[in-house]
Amino acid sequence: MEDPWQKPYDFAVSVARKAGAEIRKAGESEIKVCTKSSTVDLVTKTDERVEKIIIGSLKEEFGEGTHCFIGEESVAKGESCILTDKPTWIIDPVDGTTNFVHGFPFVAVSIAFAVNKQLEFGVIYSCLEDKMYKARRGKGAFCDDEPIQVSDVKDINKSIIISEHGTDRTPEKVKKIFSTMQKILCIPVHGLRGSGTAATNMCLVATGAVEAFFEIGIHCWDIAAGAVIVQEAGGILLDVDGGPFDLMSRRMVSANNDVIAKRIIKEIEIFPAERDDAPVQKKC
Ligand SMILES: O=P(O)(O)O[C@H]1[C@H](O)[C@@H](O)[C@H](O)[C@H](O)[C@@H]1O
Ligand SMILES: [Mg+2]
Repeated sequence: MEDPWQKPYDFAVSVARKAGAEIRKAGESEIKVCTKSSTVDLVTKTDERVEKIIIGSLKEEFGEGTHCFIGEESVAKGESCILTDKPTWIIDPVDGTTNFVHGFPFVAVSIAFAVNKQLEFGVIYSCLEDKMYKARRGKGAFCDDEPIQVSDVKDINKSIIISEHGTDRTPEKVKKIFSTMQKILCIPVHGLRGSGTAATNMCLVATGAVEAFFEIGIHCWDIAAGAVIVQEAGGILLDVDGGPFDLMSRRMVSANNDVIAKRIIKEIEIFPAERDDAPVQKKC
């Protein structure tokens, strides 16, 4: 039987590469910064332009009617963020916008594709490092066409864990984030890290450079592609309460195995984050 998703997968890789080249070029000129949900939730013209390029190319190739699109900047402008059974592209044009603005060298293009709400493939192009990560469900994970595999460490005392602070600086939330980090650091683990992009963090889990990455407050476009890549590299995804991973829940633990994941989960202080697919509240 013909493989229906090989063409979209190959196309996603080429679009991600093209998008990454645009980001690199834009980084050479002055970057004008605006803000979204908070004064530290940054967005630039490049985020918006690159998302238009990606979605425009996908629509041209696959037609507007049959495929749906969830893109970070389109959602910010009021488009729907509901995942249906239709073939759906989930896109973060610039994951690590703060890094991009500051010249911190981890910025990724993240493109995932889901059908019947199941993620079929994920492509992450870490464009400043020029590394192309990709995975298709059931077919393994790769970095620059070389197979990648999560680490086999089961001893939490020999692990490196990644997390991020996010863009919500409500003092109670920040307190919980730092309390969780303090507890994990004191297990003790070998180290705590953060690249500033969820997509790149998940690739670091997938290559075995770190054992786990967790965050509350991320969005589906930050982690959809990484979810396929981590799982295809042999890793697992869980909710921060140990339940099943839910793409729209804005919380996730990705890890090399369930021993590490469950040990981390013991220490996570959970705080609320509104779901990506929550009904939009009417503004008064
Ligand atoms: O907004 P972009 O696309 O740059 O992505 C986010 C990161 O991916 C998060 O891990 C990170 O914690 C931040 O929330 C950051 O905003
Ligand atoms: Mg992002």
